[in-house]
Amino acid sequence: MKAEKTKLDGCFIIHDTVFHDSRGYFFESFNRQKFADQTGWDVSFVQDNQSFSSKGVLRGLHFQKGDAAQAKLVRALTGKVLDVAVDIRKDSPTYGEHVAVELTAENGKQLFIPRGFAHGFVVLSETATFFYKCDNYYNKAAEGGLIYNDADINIDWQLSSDLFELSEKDLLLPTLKSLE
Ligand SMILES: Cc1cn([C@H]2C[C@H](O)[C@@H](COP(=O)(O)OP(=O)(O)O[C@H]3O[C@@H](C)C(=O)[C@@H](O)[C@H]3O)O2)c(=O)[nH]c1=O
Repeated sequence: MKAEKTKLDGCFIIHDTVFHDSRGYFFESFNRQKFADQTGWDVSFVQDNQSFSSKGVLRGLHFQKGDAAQAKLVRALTGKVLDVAVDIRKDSPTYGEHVAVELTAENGKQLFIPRGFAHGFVVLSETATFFYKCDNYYNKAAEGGLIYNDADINIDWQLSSDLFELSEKDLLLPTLKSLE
């Protein structure tokens, strides 16, 4: 694997080393030791999640508050998504900035999002299966979020907004400014 730095400290694009042969392929989708060596993060994942969505479905921007915060390692198992991580670490020089990465089954890229970030994605293909590891358990009481079209964050979701489909909960999320 190779960890590629992003402009946001601690947030990495992960490229797996894939072994192809006549049978197909093999790769390590996560190796704690190699991950720690490359990123400096010794992450102990405790929960895996999978979701399936159609084109235009936008899930986010989500985080869990306080001690319930989650680091995530995310990938698309099928289809294509635009994945977005927003730095909401108050003491960070890149507070309020985001990275957006296309994750597809073909490019195999994963995005590592440390605690202290809001996360979301939109599906750009007809359907997509999204898979991610979390280093802290789901805690409904600690759920937090930001509205996907926050003008200050200014995310280009690469899709016409009339195609977006969001949960009722996500349509009611606040702006980053209103949380300050
Ligand atoms: C996230 C989550 C949801 N659920 C339940 C609650 C609810 O009934 C149903 C759907 O939940 P949601 O609408 O919150 O699912 P979703 O909008 O897909 O939420 C996810 O979005 C992406 C962007 C993330 O980063 C994740 O951390 C998570 O917040 O699944 C769990 O049981 N465990 C979990 O870990």
